[in-house]
Amino acid sequence: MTTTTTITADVLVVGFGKGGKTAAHALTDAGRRVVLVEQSENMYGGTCPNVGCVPTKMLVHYSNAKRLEDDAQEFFAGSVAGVRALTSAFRRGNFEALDGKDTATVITGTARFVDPHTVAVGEGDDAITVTAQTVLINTGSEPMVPAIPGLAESPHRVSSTDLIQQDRLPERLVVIGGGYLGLEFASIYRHFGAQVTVLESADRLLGREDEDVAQVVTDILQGDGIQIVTGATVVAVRDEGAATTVVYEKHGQTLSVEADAVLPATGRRPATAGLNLEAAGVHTTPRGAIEVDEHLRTSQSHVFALGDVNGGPQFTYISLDDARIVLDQLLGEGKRSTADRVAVPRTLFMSPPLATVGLTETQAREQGRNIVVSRENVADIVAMPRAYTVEETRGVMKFVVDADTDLVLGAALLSIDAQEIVNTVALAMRHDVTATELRTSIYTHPSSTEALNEVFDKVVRSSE
Ligand SMILES: Cc1cc2nc3c(=O)[nH]c(=O)nc-3n(C[C@H](O)[C@H](O)[C@H](O)COP(=O)(O)OP(=O)(O)OC[C@H]3O[C@@H](n4cnc5c(N)ncnc54)[C@H](O)[C@@H]3O)c2cc1C
Ligand SMILES: NC(=O)c1ccc[n+]([C@@H]2O[C@H](COP(=O)([O-])OP(=O)(O)OC[C@H]3O[C@@H](n4cnc5c(N)ncnc54)[C@H](O)[C@@H]3O)[C@@H](O)[C@H]2O)c1
Repeated sequence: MTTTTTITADVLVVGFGKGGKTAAHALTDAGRRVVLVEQSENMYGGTCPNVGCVPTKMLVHYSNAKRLEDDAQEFFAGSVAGVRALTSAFRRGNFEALDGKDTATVITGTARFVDPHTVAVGEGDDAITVTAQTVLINTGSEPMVPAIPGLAESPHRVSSTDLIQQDRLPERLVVIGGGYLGLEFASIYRHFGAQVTVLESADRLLGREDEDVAQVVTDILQGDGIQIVTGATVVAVRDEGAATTVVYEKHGQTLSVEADAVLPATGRRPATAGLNLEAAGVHTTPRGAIEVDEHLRTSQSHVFALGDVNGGPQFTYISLDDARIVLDQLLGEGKRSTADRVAVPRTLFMSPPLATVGLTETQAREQGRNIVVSRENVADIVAMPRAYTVEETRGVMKFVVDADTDLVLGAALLSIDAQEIVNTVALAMRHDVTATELRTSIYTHPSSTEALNEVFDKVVRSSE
């Protein structure tokens, strides 16, 4: 006979992502009994600190520190060890901070719904069921493997998680997909010394960004020695001995590139497959995300979905903001919603990083806005000697300003420190600080923010 342990809680959180853990802490502090179920002991804290943002940005840092005289394999192995030390410390911290609370429990195992209030974790004598009044689903996303013959079964196929955890630097890396993940990995692994090829199906990189900005991105990556092939249709992956051949078509020609590792970076899908959502009565969208309203309630009003799993933008700070919305429903006034999000910035951590916010020039023109566009190459920005002091003068800054109101509509900052500057610009956009105010403000020196003192004056185009 098998026995099942049954736990009753006020709140059940499925998945240890950013939104779920933030909500779990706040709800515990508010006196709720919280149980959080995480499927892997290697994932306390979720994707970001274990296999996402944190390790990859540490690898950006390490890869940029590599000197020509360093042995590539040795340097890479040392870097991976450094990343492991940090991620295991963060993982332990995440577990202890939550499980150490009197009214919070972390259970390690895969959760599967058995009814709208209950999940089962594990099987046989180890089985546990958790029942709660309120349920938060925060299971994140998982990589998609495109249907390319030979890819799924190739031993050379790696996920981003595999790549950052293996000690050996692949000599030849082929990345399928030139989005955020693909370009970050291309840049990191190139700087570590790998030969890198990016195969992107679209006609150019970063189709969402203005063409002039995407061109500077392409020039920098190619200047670093990355082969970039756009308009490429990958048709086959063929294993041959110790390596593999990636076959693609471009302009009617069949071409190929050899690789030791192939990274599909063609997007990530919401992780719902194992949840048995039918038993919970929780609906999904045609794209497989959990359907939510602007307060992140699912088709069951006591069940919320936070983070990548609800199909919103896949960024850690969006998952965090999802927690704010859910907490406002459960503990606050219930007013906060996804509709409140204005000027949400994003950063692609190539070197230097590309940070963007708001409208591109193309989007502003499509909307018929009366705009002024200012733009300057980083190397020419006299007010920003910081670029020269850290010997990274590549890139460009571009602003789109409403000619009638002087409000900033958007920015694309491809520059050292862009991931920081963009937050100031985004805050200005949210609070109607004008371009003139940004241009004439006092900033520390030498800093990258000082670029704002100059670039707004470098008008290259206007609507008239
Ligand atoms: C390589 C990489 C780099 C990235 N870099 C950045 C970056 O620089 N900046 C940024 O903002 N974003 C970045 N992202 C995106 C960011 O990591 C995600 O948007 C974010 O982590 C999503 O968080 P989440 O709260 O949705 O869930 P996650 O953090 O993904 O957590 C979900 C958790 O649920 C668990 N789980 C899944 N199913 C079950 C189940 N059935 N039962 C129990 N547990 C389950 C998983 O094991 C996981 O721990 C990156 C992503 C990747 C892959
Ligand atoms: N710095 C960050 O914030 C960061 C870093 C990494 C990942 N992420 C998140 O992770 C998510 C996943 O990233 P991603 O780069 O995998 O997805 P993505 O959707 O950003 O990019 C996918 C790219 O692959 C291309 N593509 C699709 N199918 C293809 C095919 N068959 N052959 C060749 N190219 C193909 C697309 O045109 C696109 O350029 C993103 O949504 C992003 O938000 C964020």
